[in-house]
Amino acid sequence: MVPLYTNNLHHEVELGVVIGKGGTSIPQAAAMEHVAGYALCLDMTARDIQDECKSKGLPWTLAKAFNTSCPVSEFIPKERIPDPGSVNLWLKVNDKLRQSGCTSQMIFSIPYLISYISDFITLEEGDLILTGTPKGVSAVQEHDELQAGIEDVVTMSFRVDRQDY
Ligand SMILES: O=C([O-])CC(=O)C(=O)O
Ligand SMILES: [Mg+2]
Repeated sequence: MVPLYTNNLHHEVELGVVIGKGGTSIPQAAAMEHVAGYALCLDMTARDIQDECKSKGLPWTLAKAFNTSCPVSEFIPKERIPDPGSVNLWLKVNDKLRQSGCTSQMIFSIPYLISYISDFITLEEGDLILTGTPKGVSAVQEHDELQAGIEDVVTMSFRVDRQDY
């Protein structure tokens, strides 16, 4: 759903990491023991609002945490993705490929992210960490059909609606 206050809503396809065992200050070497599985996620982002917040040094809450801002796939058990550092993600808008990338291109590894985040915020069972998006983000419009996938693992599709309340 496109919030009324944005004119530039972008898709960001991302691998989500589902935490199975909580912890604080988790060392990188133990980080994968805290993972229960994965999910395919869309970090829908109101880019115009985010840019405005960035320029004012404000938090991005309204850009990234509006109702329906984060569609999430079914839960994918850890065993189904033995190497999360090397999976291909893709996203199509109206059947046109917009994003395609491999998690090997990520700047920070999953163990690094878990360790870093848990130094500041205690992770709990069920927490979902979005790991960042590959290149190709672009704007969506009402009625667009989004289809996304993790190659050989899962696909999901959504239709973009406009907020009407
Ligand atoms: O929106 C941003 O600036 C960053 C972001 O979520 C991503 O790279 O996935
Ligand atoms: Mg993102």
